[in-house]
Amino acid sequence: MTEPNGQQRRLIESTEGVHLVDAGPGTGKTFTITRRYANLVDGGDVEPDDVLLVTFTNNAATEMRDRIVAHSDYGVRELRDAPIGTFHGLCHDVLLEHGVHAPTLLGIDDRITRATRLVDDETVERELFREFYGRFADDHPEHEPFLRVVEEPTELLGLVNQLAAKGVFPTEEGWYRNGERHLDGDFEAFAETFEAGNRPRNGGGKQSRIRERLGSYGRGKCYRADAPSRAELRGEGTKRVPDGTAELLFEDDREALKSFVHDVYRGYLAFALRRNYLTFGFLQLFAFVLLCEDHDLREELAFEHVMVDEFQDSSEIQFKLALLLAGTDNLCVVGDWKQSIYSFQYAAVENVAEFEARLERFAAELNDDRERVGLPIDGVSRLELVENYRSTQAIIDFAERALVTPATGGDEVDPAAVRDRIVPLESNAAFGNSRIEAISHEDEHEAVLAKVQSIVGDEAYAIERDGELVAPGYGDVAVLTRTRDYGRELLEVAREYDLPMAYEGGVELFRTDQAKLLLAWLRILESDADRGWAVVLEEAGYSFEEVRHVLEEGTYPGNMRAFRTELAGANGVGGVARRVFSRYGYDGGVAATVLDAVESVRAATTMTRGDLIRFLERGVESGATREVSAGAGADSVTVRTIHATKGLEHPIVVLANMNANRFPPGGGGAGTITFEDPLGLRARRVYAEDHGHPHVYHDWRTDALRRCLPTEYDEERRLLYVALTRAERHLVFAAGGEPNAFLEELPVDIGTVEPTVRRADAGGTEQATLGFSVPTPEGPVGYTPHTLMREEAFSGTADGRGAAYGTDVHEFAERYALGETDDPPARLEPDAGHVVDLLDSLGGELRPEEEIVLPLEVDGERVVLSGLADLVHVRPGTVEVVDFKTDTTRRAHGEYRKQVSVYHRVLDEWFTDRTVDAHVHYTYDGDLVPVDPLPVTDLVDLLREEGATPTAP
Ligand SMILES: Nc1ncnc2c1ncn2[C@@H]1O[C@H](COP(=O)(O)OP(=O)(O)OP(=O)(O)O)[C@@H](O)[C@H]1O
Repeated sequence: MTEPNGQQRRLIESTEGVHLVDAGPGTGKTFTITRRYANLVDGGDVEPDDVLLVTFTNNAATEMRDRIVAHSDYGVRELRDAPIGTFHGLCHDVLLEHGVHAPTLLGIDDRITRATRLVDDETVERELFREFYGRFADDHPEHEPFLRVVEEPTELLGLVNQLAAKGVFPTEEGWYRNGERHLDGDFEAFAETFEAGNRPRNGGGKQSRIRERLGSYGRGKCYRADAPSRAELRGEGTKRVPDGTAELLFEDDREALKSFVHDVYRGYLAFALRRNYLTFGFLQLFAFVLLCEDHDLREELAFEHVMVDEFQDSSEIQFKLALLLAGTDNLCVVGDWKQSIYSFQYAAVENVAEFEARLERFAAELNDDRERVGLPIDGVSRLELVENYRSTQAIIDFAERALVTPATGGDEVDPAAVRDRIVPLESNAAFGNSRIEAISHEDEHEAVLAKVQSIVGDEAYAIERDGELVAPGYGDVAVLTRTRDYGRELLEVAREYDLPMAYEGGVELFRTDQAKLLLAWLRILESDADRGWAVVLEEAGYSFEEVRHVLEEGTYPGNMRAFRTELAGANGVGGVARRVFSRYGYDGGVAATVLDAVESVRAATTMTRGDLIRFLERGVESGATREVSAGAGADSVTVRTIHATKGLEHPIVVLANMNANRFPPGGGGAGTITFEDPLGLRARRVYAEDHGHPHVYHDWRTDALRRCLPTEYDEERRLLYVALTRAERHLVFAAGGEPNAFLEELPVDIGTVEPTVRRADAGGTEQATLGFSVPTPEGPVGYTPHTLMREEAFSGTADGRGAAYGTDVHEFAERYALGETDDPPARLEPDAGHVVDLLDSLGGELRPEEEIVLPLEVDGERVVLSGLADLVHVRPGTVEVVDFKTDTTRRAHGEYRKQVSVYHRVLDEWFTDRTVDAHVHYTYDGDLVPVDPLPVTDLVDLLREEGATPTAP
């Protein structure tokens, strides 16, 4: 059994007081904190209910629980309800148990109940926010100047979540406790940074960094009339910008902006509660307010011991929640500032890096009107863990250099200041045979794969297995990348060569073929058909010219038209998606995830099919991601993003995509309304009527202010550090034609490699395939009546009027039959007029879009034909089925006969006491043509014929 080392043991045994463990990767932080928990509860005085143990993902929480069970006297069942979990889970429990009226503490008259759902999906939340914002904009004309400058509403959702994670909430009249102070920014802190940046450089010979950066002030920008000129701002004949510039830039009247953000934030909170849902951010918000305001409850809930793992991932409000929940002097947080890479999820690296200062500040803030936090703020003990159980010393030392390496040409790092904060690690690896190499080639994907192939089986890259050095296999190699798209591309190239590789982590779901084809078919069903047909035809192998021809002529292939009709009859959008995926043979994890995304967003919001199309389009634009994991085979290379690889380890790491503008990623501008320390809330654009006409101007102050703060690449360096410290033994960097600054600066020679990938022998390795299936109900094989028809018969039958036209006529017919409309639209003439004539002439009951199901047996196999009959007309002695066709010719009548025969057959069974007739109504000329139904045996024969492929039931 693994025994703790001396330092680990100290932490395990120091059960009283405030402890901060800021320790490096692979030093056994999680190992130690779980042993500490076991030690506490096994001692006899402390019960599991007295100890709060928090981490950040459900997986991590489960793993901690398992580790504790393995090393304590408690079993799985006894720990089942113990408070071991995530901040979100904890807040959820607190609110459900005690938080019914929590919203009233912010003056919102709504309740949190068991029926309040948790919306934890980003795409769903964004859609809900859009819905809210549309209404908000209509109801708040007083905010017009801001409504006009915000181009993308969901940027405000990001802002709301960011403020919530900081503990800034709107009350009825203003902001909760001292929240407004954050919005106003911190002039002192800004002035300090400003001063530092405004010192002339080179002993006074070179202008200050700020003056230099203000050189591009105003370039390509349009400011309001009162903006100072570049020369005024920078001062002339000087090496530093004039005194007073910091105040001039910082001070601004932001009351209207704050009021806008306040109303959006508060409006959205109320909207969410009214719609009976909460987000992760709002869970924490209400739990925090509840614990701040209800002193008895706080005391009742507080724990004797609070422990937090991965503390570098905590946000400001999570730190404060931990303080509010610590009922005694015992708090233990464990983390690594160097691995803080989740600022986009509001993690605050300062929580670890400046733990003592933050503890003091937060406790003072929370205690300003009464004592809420009783922890001793001056008795923090810092513990170190320096023994690294993962990597060789060469890898550890190399990774530390990453933390002081400039990320771009102009990036400045202060190595001494950074090194001061690094606790050096000692490797306890038994073998020290590390190779650290770099390659670069224009054909980067092939180069990476060729390199991987050369590594596999090569003794020079030996790894340790069961205490011995052995040549590596594919499963020992992980390719890590900064951006997602690279991983997907690499996987595609690997497939071409049958190289065993699996991608793990989030994919840009809406940019996958599955999502694109679904979007195309939805467009075909909706009005914007051409864009849909183009994708579908292209996918089917039509050339560009052919696609253009088909679109112009409206001569869509019969099988596609038939499929379209089938989709029109599908049950909801889930039904459409299932049929589309089934048609293209998509049964993997991606299809299942698209289906799930679409269904969950439909379930949560009030969406029409048109809204859903726009939702998918926005998904394509934004590159929203979802987890889709394809289990790696027993011996395949894994590809992951750096973010997804946190906490994991691999014998050999290939860090790919080390390219300029990829790592760090280029571009990516901030939103129109931003919040950041120390500037507070700022708008980048203003709407005003200057220079004689209304216009959206750039805000000169915000532009200038942003140039005064250095661009931060610290988190990019930490990402690099996380990537490198995943490697146990060997490290290979790979770049394309233009390596990034990191690779240029790090002490490793960039070699070349022949990008020739060998085709792997397929039998040699076990590669897992995507083992998912689209859920479909069990049952017999399903067909539509269209599968009985020959496609060729349809070409040219509609005289170029297109499938969309046909659908519209059908929809009109249905609505007219239901009495939902009276007027035939002019654009559907002459067809709609003929439909009206026919329907008006019928005296009985009209049943449009009647669902028809015909079970059959074909060669012993159960088969079902199902579809929608356009119209069933029921009278006392007779029943008539009518199918509308917009064809201008009768060429396809023989084919339609097959379809209508199916309907006839079913109705004949339903209405045994009446005569059943069948007709096709050619709406173009109003011709009602009788159909002589085929016998069932003919239908069975047709099904047996070649080419009839089943559709999803
Ligand atoms: N005292 C020890 N003796 C042997 N192995 C140990 C010891 N402490 C930790 N380990 C091993 O070191 C590895 C890393 O441990 P753990 O996952 O707890 O590290 P960590 O510090 O949380 O890492 P990271 O910060 O990278 O997530 C594990 O495989 C663990 O079993």
